[in-house]
Amino acid sequence: MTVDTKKSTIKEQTIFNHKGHIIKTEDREINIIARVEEPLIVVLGNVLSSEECDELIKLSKDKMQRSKIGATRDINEIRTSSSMFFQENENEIITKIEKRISSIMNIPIEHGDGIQILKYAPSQEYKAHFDFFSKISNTSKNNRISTLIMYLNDVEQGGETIFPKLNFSVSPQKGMAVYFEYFYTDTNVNELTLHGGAPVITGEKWVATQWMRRQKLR
Ligand SMILES: O=C(O)CCC(=O)C(=O)O
Ligand SMILES: [Fe+2]
Repeated sequence: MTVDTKKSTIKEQTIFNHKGHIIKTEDREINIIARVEEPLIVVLGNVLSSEECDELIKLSKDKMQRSKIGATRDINEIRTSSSMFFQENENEIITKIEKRISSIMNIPIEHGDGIQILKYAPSQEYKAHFDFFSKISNTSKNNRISTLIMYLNDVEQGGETIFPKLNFSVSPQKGMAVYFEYFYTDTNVNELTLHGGAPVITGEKWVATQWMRRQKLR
């Protein structure tokens, strides 16, 4: 008798629908550098120009506050960085970048929480977490389904985005990004997207994060 120990080989449908090496958006060609298939994690190059990265940092610099997480919005040791949100269409550059993000993520921008800017100083980190909300939380009714983390500067040392369950890490490089999604029917696959920002050792780390929800928010 033969026993089929092979796990199901049927891959689940993904939101990200781009094939090949390049994503052609309205105003920029994005490079697909590397991918993990399930859960889908894609490393992207040429997402933002150097000037756009500098401009995002400049526009957010004076608005950064110690990051708050969770329903109680308490200051929490899980995330020690500072942060701020841009409103949708807040200014010309945000509108332009939001259009590009929407084509990369293959979801209308109305599904997005506003772009969030995070700044980490040396020793600051974002401990391993999920970007989706737990089932018991009210926010999970319109839960997050995908994330794009864009790196706004080169970090001298440390600050990798780490996926501990996959033994996978992404080095922050100015203008590049990492995309991942957690909209799978198999919750075990979603849970493999556990990730965090490793402590910055030297220099600063600036990122812009776009989270998308299952339904429109606006
Ligand atoms: O800073 C990083 O590399 C991770 C950021 C992150 O996990 C998030 O913004 O949800
Ligand atoms: Fe995250």
